[in-house]
Order: sequence, then C-alpha cells, then structure tokens
Amino acid sequence: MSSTGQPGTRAVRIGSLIVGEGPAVVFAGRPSPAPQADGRVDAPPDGCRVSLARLRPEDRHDAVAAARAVWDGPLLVEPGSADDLPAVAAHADGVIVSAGDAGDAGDAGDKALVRTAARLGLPLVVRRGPASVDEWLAAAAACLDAGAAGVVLCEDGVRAADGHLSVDLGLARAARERGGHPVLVSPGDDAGLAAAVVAAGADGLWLDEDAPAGHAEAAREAVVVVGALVREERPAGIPAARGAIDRADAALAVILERRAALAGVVQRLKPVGGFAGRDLERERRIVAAMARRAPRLGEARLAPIMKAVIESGLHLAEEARSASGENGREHSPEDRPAGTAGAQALAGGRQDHD
Ligand SMILES: C=C(O[C@@H]1C=C(C(=O)O)C=C[C@H]1O)C(=O)O
Repeated sequence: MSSTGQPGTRAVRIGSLIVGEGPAVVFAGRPSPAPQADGRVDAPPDGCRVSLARLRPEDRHDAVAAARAVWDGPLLVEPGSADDLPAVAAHADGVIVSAGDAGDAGDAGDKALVRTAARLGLPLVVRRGPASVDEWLAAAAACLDAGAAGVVLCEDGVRAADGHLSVDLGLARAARERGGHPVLVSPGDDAGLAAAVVAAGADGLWLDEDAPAGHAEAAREAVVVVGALVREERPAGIPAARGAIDRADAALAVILERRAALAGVVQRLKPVGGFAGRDLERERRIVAAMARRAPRLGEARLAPIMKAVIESGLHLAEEARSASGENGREHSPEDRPAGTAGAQALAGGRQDHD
C-alpha cells in the first residue's frame, strides 16, 4: 500500500481485502459456518465466492443473500445472467466474469452483462477460460473501459473431457507481468497446488466451491509459509509490518521444527551425540554459510542466534533420547520432519481432516 493507505496501481480492493500487494489471499467457495465432523471450525478464508450459473434462476437471489447472512467478509459472486445483478449489487464485493464474454468474441448478451456488471462500481474478476493472454488482457481493458472499479485476472484453467484441470502458471505469470493487474489462480479443489501458485508469483487463489472441508485452511497455510519466502512486501504502517513479521515467523517456525528434527537424526547417528559430541567447527561453518544469504545480519549477529537454535535442538534430542530409553532410536517424535501443517504446506501436500 502507498503511504496514504490506498492500494497501489497493481492492487485492487475487494471489500476489506487488498489483492495484488501484501500477502497472497485465499478465496474459498460458498461460506459455511458448519463445524467439521470433529467439531472443529476451520479458520476463515480471506474471502468467499458464489457462482450462480449452476443454480436455478429463481434460487439465485436467496443464495447470494444467504451467503451474505453468514459471511461478512469479502464476497465474490459470478452472475448467471443480467437478472442476477441486483442481488450482486446488494451483497457482493466483486463480480466474476469470463474473458470470453467480455472480449470481442463475446455475444451481444454476454457483453451487455459484463458492461452492466462493470457499472456496479465493483471490481471485476476476469476468468481466462480458454482465452489467450492477448484476449484475456483485452477483456480486462474492456472491463475497465466500461467502468469497473479495478480488475483482477483469474487463471481458472481448462478442463479436459476426462475431467482433468490444466492450470497454466507460466501464462498467469506472463499476464501479471504484462497487464499490471493482480492475478488469482484457481487450482480446482487441490490445496496441494497452493504453494506452487504463490511461488509462481500469483497474488492468491480460489478453490472450487465443492472443495472438501479443510482444504481452504491447508491452502492458507501454504500461502503464508511460501508467501513469506517469495513475496516482496512493503508495509506502510505498524499493523501491516507486524502482519508481515507474523508470516515470516510462520515460515521460520516451520524451518526451525524441520531443522531440529534433522539435527536430531545426526545426534542419533554420531558416535557421540548430544552436547558431549558438539562440533564447534561445523557450527562456525554453518554461520559463515548463512551470513552469505543474510549479509545484513552478518556472522556476528547470526552466531548467537544459531547458538540458541543449535542448543535447543541438542536439548530436544537429549530429552527424546532419555524418554525413549538407551539408544533413542525408537519413538522419537523428531523422526517426523514433515509432521506439521506448515511442513506439509511446504511440501505441497494435502491436509486430510477426516
Ligand atoms: C548436528 C550436529 O551436531 C551438533 C549440532 C549442530 C546443528 O544443530 O547444526 C551442529 C554441530 C554439532 O554441534 C552435527 O554434528 O552435524
């Protein structure tokens, strides 16, 4: 955000959410306050999304109103026809349209729908479908010409006859670069692609409306951890800077947990493990290597940090060893470096919550 608190040119506001700068975002499907089978309620996504085309026309207004009744956060709605626009205007924070409808190839009715939607004073999210990058960007330009309050592109991929969804991250990246608009990617219901989406430079993703419970939360974890590593953030105030620090710390926690597990493996394999087998020359080389990637901190500041990190790992290994008897090889919890949600997110794995 700029120093005035307004989003920059790439960023688009959807309700209370800024898309395009700051953290990457996750839109889930229809909002649902329902707890899961184990009584757990998922952490809320950043936004929700309702598509009306697959509902009967007479049910659509109520569907949008029902979504708004249970969800006061950012809400995107995809109208099925111009008749749905009053409900969209009353409740939505953004309108989803198709590049094929907005661009030159759209038929008169579809183009009229997009033009009317653009005049609602809301941002438009333009799905690519089978359009080329040129057609996609031309559709985005047409939406802005028609009065849209900002445009977000969404790479929603192409579904083959066998049901397989092909999402083109390279194309999404090229369109973001060329068009200057934020880009979302829709990886179907596969939260395991969330890390790749953010690593490719997209500003967020949306999941299928029927994605299983827990997938939005898993996608969010991946987006936070990977986003902390790859997204440039220029926070303008203390709350934004603290938010960015929280995301960096989330990634740090995942790495620290993983590192402790790996150091524990070495303790069990070395002839003399734990504090008794400490290797200070190896520790010095670790700090020197890290200083090349963290030159502002440098060796002098990294050394005490890594001393604390290494000693925590040694304490953990010694505790695990005494808890599991003589050799410490059985039942060691640190044998499972991929056991946390964050680590699974980094690995692009799915979260199963059933
Ligand atoms: C892991 C080892 O044991 C100790 C812990 C280290 C670490 O956490 O990186 C490094 C050196 C040793 O003091 C090792 O020898 O590599």
